[in-house]
Amino acid sequence: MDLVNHLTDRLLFAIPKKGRLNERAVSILKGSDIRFHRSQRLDIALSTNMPVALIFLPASDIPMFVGEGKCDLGITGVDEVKESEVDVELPLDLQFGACKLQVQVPENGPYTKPEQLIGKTIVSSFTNLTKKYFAELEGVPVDQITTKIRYVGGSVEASCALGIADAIVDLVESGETMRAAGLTDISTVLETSAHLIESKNPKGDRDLLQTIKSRIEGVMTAQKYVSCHYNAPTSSLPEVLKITPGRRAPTISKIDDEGWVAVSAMIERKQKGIVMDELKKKGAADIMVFEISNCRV
Ligand SMILES: Nc1ncnc2c1ncn2[C@@H]1O[C@H](COP(=O)(O)OP(=O)(O)OP(=O)(O)O)[C@@H](O)[C@H]1O
Ligand SMILES: O=P(O)(O)OC[C@H]1O[C@H](OP(=O)(O)OP(=O)(O)O)[C@H](O)[C@@H]1O
Repeated sequence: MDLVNHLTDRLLFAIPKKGRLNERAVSILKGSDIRFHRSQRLDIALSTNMPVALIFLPASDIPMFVGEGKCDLGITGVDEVKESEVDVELPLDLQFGACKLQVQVPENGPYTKPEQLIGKTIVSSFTNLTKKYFAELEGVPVDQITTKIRYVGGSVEASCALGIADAIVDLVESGETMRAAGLTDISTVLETSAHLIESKNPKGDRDLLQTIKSRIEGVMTAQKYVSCHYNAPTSSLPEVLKITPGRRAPTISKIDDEGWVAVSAMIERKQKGIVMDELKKKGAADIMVFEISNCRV
């Protein structure tokens, strides 16, 4: 199939082709029922059930493609968006890929505060963000900083040991990489997580764009909430409804048992244990919690 000629009437959606964000981004597509088959070695996949083309790109290139309107939507980290200095919409936090961009120094070295690094050499893959950070620290415009910022594309944590940096600015999640390299963090430049990003001048169909955003929002909600069902004495309704107010409102149904009603409501997944305990204490019975496989909100 001539892929390029099949792109014209499709909404172009940029997806991280590898690395930390790839798997979760692909699972969001699956949850949104955007079906596709990606042939080996090809970085473009046409959706088989929607007029969408998925363009698999390095996470760091996605802001540029979306910022220039070459792709309508993308999934990437806020760190990549800020580093690229592009103007895009960030309609949805996808709640994964959370980490911090931090200033890191040798553990037993002389530096304990970022101010001590002014005029020194800093290595990072995020040179724009690092320059901005030190410009603020030095109180001068970016092009007048005395701190030397050098670019390294990967394994940044080795830079201090190799003698090319006094400190690094790199991503930290668990901190394992940092500690293994004998480094410690002294400051946070940015907190980041993966977001859905959107062109300010999308070329694709606006209704389709809205549908995709709403499907992804539904996937996020389905991940955040579970569905809780229980029976409660009518007399305890005011109390149990305080525990399960629902996203909008709980559903209350009559049941064939005098003085009892059935209640169902969405509750936050992370609260489900506490909610069930509290409901039981207030006299609720037959409490059940179900997964929500998908929803529209
Ligand atoms: N340890 C981490 N924990 C959570 N999210 C991370 C982590 N490392 C990176 N990310 C997020 O994933 C994005 C892509 O990082 P990743 O290291 O996967 O890049 P990549 O596309 O594989 O490119 P590279 O070849 O430069 O490693 C980062 O910009 C950040 O938003
Ligand atoms: O705090 P941690 O949980 O250890 O994660 C941090 C590491 O994760 C990222 O690198 P990645 O492993 O993706 O490889 P890279 O160095 O090639 O980018 C980042 O650049 C750090 O090195």
